[in-house]
Amino acid sequence: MQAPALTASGLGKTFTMHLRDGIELPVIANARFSLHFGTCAVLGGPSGAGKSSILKMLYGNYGASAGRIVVRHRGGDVDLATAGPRTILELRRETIGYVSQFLRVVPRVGALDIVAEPLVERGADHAQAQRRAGELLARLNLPEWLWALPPATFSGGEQQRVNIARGFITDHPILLLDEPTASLDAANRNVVVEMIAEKKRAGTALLGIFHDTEVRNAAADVIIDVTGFSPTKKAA
Ligand SMILES: Nc1ncnc2c1ncn2[C@@H]1O[C@H](COP(=O)(O)OP(=O)(O)OP(=O)(O)O)[C@@H](O)[C@H]1O
Repeated sequence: MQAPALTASGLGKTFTMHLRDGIELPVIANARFSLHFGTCAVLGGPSGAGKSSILKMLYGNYGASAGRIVVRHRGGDVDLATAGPRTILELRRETIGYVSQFLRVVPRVGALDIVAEPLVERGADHAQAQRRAGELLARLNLPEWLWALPPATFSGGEQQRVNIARGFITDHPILLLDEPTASLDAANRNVVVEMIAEKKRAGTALLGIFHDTEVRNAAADVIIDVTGFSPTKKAA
């Protein structure tokens, strides 16, 4: 069997509240799970259970307080939990993609260029990258007259679709999805579900947070229940 794309073990997160006399807030303890190529796993559990915190640790936005996050990278294994900033940037460039909930709007840059940028940054031909960006925006039903405009004034759902197109345009072997469908209507949610299925067929390992039950059921091959990683539970 193929080695997992990512394996977390003994993973923990404790926040230190510096503005509150350094109080420690343990959120995750002894989390263990693997992500496999060609499958989509979904983080489950109630609000505040730590789903976003796990996703942010896997992208290196939050440091891990304990444990390992072993990522298949350049044919070898890299522990993201102890990796330095250069390695984390390299992992993000080549191996781990991330679709956040909100678009980071760059002033004066049009939607089409925002979507094409990750391909251009990786050396793709500009016209080809724009063509691919246009295909994705059309698929996500973003009206063509918006493509040249900076998304600052777009609606929440329009911005989210630009963000999804930007996150899906590359071929990262691992793709993390933080509620990518939260502001979308049913038709566009279905488009995203199809896009996830295509990524799976292409062999990508996906991990997502989806509050929408229909999207979750359609996308998930496995649910990782984060309540099992609560610090109040004794480690099994
Ligand atoms: N940067 C931070 N500093 C301090 N506490 C934090 C920080 N980020 C998250 N937390 C705390 O960690 C706990 C888990 O938060 P997290 O956002 O990971 O939960 P979640 O399961 O994703 O919730 P939701 O479904 O509501 O988005 C919460 O109690 C939250 O207050």
